[in-house]
Amino acid sequence: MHPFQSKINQTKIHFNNSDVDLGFRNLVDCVLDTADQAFYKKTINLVSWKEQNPDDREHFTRKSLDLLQELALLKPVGQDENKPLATITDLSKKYRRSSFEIGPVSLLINPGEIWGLVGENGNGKTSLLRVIAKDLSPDKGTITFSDDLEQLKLYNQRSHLAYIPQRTPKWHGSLKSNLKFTASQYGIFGEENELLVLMYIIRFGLWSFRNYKWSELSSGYKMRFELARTFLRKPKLLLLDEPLANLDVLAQQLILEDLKLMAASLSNPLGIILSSQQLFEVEKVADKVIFLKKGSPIYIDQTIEEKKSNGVEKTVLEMDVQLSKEELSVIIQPFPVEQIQFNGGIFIVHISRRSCMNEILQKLIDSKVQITYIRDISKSSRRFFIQTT
Ligand SMILES: Nc1ncnc2c1ncn2[C@@H]1O[C@H](COP(=O)(O)OP(=O)(O)OP(=O)(O)O)[C@@H](O)[C@H]1O
Repeated sequence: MHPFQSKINQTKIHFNNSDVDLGFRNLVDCVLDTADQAFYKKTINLVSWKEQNPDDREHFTRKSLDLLQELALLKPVGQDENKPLATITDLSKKYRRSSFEIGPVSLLINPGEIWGLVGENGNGKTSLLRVIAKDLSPDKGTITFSDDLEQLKLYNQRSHLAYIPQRTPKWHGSLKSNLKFTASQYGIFGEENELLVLMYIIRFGLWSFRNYKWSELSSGYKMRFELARTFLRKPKLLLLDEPLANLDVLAQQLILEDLKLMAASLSNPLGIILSSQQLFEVEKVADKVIFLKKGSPIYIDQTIEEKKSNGVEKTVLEMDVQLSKEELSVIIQPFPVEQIQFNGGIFIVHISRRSCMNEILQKLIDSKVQITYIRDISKSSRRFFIQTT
């Protein structure tokens, strides 16, 4: 089945399972994939209708499914190419003033791929993103982009290489007028400008805020605005520095889910590297993770880790249980425990046997231990954040 067709089918499933919100976000992605202004208008009319009839979910679902039906009749859209977007080889940078050095870093970034960049404060995440964004020049190493990007002049390359820093500057005027200005800077004028801007306003959940000013938006919506502004540039490689900072857990999950969906766009598949302290959330969406320690990378490829998992000899568990260290060690004493660490209010238990989370959990339940939280971090970059004793 063509990927466009399967995306439409997937969207239908969301609507039929009453997940109207996710269904609608997928529907907007399908419409953006078509780049068809007639469909942009239909989507905008649908959202205006919803604004007038906020409680009529059933009718909204029916109208959305009708629109999907129309999309299904279009010639399938999408690119078959799956060439790497960027090849980064042995990239390194040393700050003269502080002698802090990052690298050497080597990455192969494919379209549709999300890389999580994690590490403790001051370990080089921002610096690495800035070097990849060509905001800082490297001392050694190369970054080669796919042929179509390489042929562009530096200015145009930068427009496809989008970097959203941790602190974004204040803007004046309304959210919508700023987006219209950005679109015009990239050569989109007239009716297309209005329609495309409204489509991204819809896509990033900004419809009710379209006339708001910078000072009237919360941090989460400011980030959504930055994403809408960036996506208008049709980025090939999107670099995000701590996009989840200042967001509540729900907003973090929504943004990550949106990034995952947008990365897999059929008309403009892109690569994303995002730095974050939110390991758990990032690892759920990232295909690959780079952990930076004093500027040096440790790579974690989730797919390879998955395949390798049969060979993992150790289980590392993070748990919050109502026990002292001594009590815990007595209960899990039948297992080959290597070490129990007390780390920031929770226990980290190292067991020299693989995949024994379920057995340990059962043992804790049998011993009537009150468990607040337990997680297998054997394959997570979380294990690198543990203080070594
Ligand atoms: N312009 C600069 N000149 C000299 N040293 C710098 C410069 N910018 C950053 N550094 C140093 O490089 C190191 C890495 O900083 P960087 O901001 O890249 O880390 P980070 O992992 O993004 O940190 P955080 O999570 O706190 O944002 C720090 O020790 C910092 O002091």
